[in-house]
Amino acid sequence: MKAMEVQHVSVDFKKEKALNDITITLNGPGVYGMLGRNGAGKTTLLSVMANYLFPTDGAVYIDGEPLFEQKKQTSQVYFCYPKDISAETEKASKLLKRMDRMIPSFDMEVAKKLAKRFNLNLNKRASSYSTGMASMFQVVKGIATRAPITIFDEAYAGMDAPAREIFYEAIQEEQEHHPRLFIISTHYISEVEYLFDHAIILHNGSVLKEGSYEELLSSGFSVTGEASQVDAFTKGLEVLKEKTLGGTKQVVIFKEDADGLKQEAEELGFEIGSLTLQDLFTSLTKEEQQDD
Ligand SMILES: Nc1ncnc2c1ncn2[C@@H]1O[C@H](COP(=O)(O)OP(=O)(O)OP(=O)(O)O)[C@@H](O)[C@H]1O
Repeated sequence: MKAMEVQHVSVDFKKEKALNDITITLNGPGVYGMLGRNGAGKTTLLSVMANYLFPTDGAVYIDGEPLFEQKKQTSQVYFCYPKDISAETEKASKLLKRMDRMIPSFDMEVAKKLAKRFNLNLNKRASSYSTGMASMFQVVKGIATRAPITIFDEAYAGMDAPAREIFYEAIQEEQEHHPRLFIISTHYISEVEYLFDHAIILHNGSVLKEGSYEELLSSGFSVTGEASQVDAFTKGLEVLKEKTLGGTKQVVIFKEDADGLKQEAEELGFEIGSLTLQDLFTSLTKEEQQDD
């Protein structure tokens, strides 16, 4: 299965450094969440990974071969992003037929079935689609290409909640029957995090944190209890977030390998809660910003 190595990738836009020495390895099959606040560098990094943008420094390799040198590698990656299709005068079905001819792994039946689930009329001109429908069309193409590495950059743009749910289900079904490497950037972390096997958190053009979903969630937990007791327990620990209501306090603690500490908190009678990726992401990126 495909492995993508991003090695020392930096991207400068004139004076601005959008990416700063990124080194990560993504192993397929699996679903990777690419997370970051606005302007963190997600689209820039995904564009480099898809060979749409040449990095200022560094390189990307697929199974050890440079992405930009090997022409055959280019077709192994499909990049799905909110594309402006307002100038497309052809019917959506015709555009899909063209993809079917050009991309060997493209599966027209999959495209038709997914379009049907979205209630997306393929006999319409693509230019007549609403914003959400245009996103559905992009998602249909991305899923149906069956490219070994499929990248969705904010694919949900404008899609309503039921449509996003259909997209998430389609990813799960594909992983079950045709597993591959999916990379998904999203701001809807809480609704999609259950799909992730791994997550990469970008911040100001650098990797702030990355790891398997379980690893990331095991790096913290929340304790709730009587405020002074919670304060005594969390003294000296890295606190991500706290909330006080009357005499009760809830504190989210960040700690690598938190199992021992969690057990201690349980023994002390605190109510324990698990960390969510959304929690971790919000707390880490908020804290970083305050430090700036
Ligand atoms: N074509 C460009 N020219 C100049 N600067 C750019 C260009 N594209 C991106 N940038 C800058 O690079 C940085 C990263 O942008 P990028 O679009 O990768 O962020 P993002 O994480 O995808 O953000 P968002 O969540 O808002 O889509 C930002 O500071 C942005 O202003």
